[in-house]
Amino acid sequence: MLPDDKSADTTLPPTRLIDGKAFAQRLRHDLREQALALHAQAGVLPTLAVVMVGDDPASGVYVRSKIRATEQAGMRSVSHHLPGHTSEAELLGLIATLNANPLVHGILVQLPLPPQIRRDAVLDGIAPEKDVDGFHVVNAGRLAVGRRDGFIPCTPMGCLMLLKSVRPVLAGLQAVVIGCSNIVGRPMARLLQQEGCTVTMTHLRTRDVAAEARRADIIVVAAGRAGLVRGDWVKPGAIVIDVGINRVETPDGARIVGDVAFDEACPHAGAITPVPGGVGPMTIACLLQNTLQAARNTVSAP
Ligand SMILES: Nc1nc(=O)c2c([nH]1)NC[C@@H]1CN(c3ccc(C(=O)N[C@@H](CCC(=O)O)C(=O)O)cc3)C=[N+]21
Ligand SMILES: [Mg+2]
Repeated sequence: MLPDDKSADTTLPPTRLIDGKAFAQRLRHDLREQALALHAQAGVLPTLAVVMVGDDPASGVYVRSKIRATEQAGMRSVSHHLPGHTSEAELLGLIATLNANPLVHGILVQLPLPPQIRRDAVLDGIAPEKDVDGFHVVNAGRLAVGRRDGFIPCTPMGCLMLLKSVRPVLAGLQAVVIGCSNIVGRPMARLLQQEGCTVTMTHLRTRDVAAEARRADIIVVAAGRAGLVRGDWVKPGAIVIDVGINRVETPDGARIVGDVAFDEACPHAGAITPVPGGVGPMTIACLLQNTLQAARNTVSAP
C-alpha cells in the first residue's frame, strides 16, 4: 500500500464471526475444573435435576444434550420424564420433592409444557435458590431491580458473554432487542441496560422494527421468525446476536436457521453469531455455570 493511500482508513474491518461453540467449549472446560475442585474440597457434587413432561421430540433432543453436558462438566444429573397427561398437581409434587432434596442443587423444567399445566405456576414452584433457569418470578424481580443475588436466564447470559467477547465495554451503546419473551428478550434488555446500553425493546406491535434496528449498535433478535432481520436493518459495524432457532425445509433437507438473514446481514455487521454454533451452545454452558453456582451457594463460607 502506498503511503498516501488512505483507502484502508475508510474500509470497514471484516465481519467477525462470533464462535459460540468454541466459547462454550472453553467455558465448559473451566466449569469442569471448578466443579471437580468443589467436590474435592467441600464434598459437594453439583447436581442438576432435569424434568421433562411429554414426548416433544425437540425437547427430548435438548434434554439429552443438557444431561450429557452436565456429566461432561464433572457434575451429576438426575432426569425425570413424566407422561404427557401429567397433571399440574403431580408435577408440582415432584418439584416439591426435588426442592426438599439437599443433594439436588438445580432444577430445570423443560419448556414448553402441555396445555393442562400452567407454566408460571410450575416455574414459581421451584425453590428460587434452585432455579438455575432464572425463570422464577423472584429471580426475574431481582434482575429487574438490578440485584446480583439471583439467577440470570441462561440464553441472555450467554448472549451477553458473546457480546463482551467482541466489545468488552457496552456502556453508551444503542441496543435493540427484538422479541420480548420472559425467557430471552425481557431479561436480555435488563442485562443490557445494566451494562449501560440505551435499550429499545421491540415486539409484535412495534410500528417500525426495521427503523429501530437501523439505529442500533447492538441487535439481539429472539423473535422466532426465520430471516426477519434483513441486511438493510443492520447499521454498518453493528453487533448482531441471533437467538432464533427455526427449522426450515430446503431441497437438501431440514436445516436450522436463525432470525437473521445471515448472508445479507454479514457484510454490514461488525460481528455476528451464526446459527447453529452461536447462542445455542452458550445457553447450555450458562446452565452449567448456574448449577455450579447453586451448589456453591449451599456451602457455608469459611
Ligand atoms: N426450561 C427450559 N430452559 C431452557 O433453556 C430451554 C427450554 N426450557 N426449552 C427449550 C429451549 C431451547 N434451548 C436450547 C438450548 C441449546 C441449544 C443448542 O445448543 N443449539 C445448538 C444446536 C442446534 C441444532 O443443530 O439443533 C446451536 O445452536 O448450535 C438450542 C436451544 C433451551 N431451552
Ligand atoms: Mg445460535
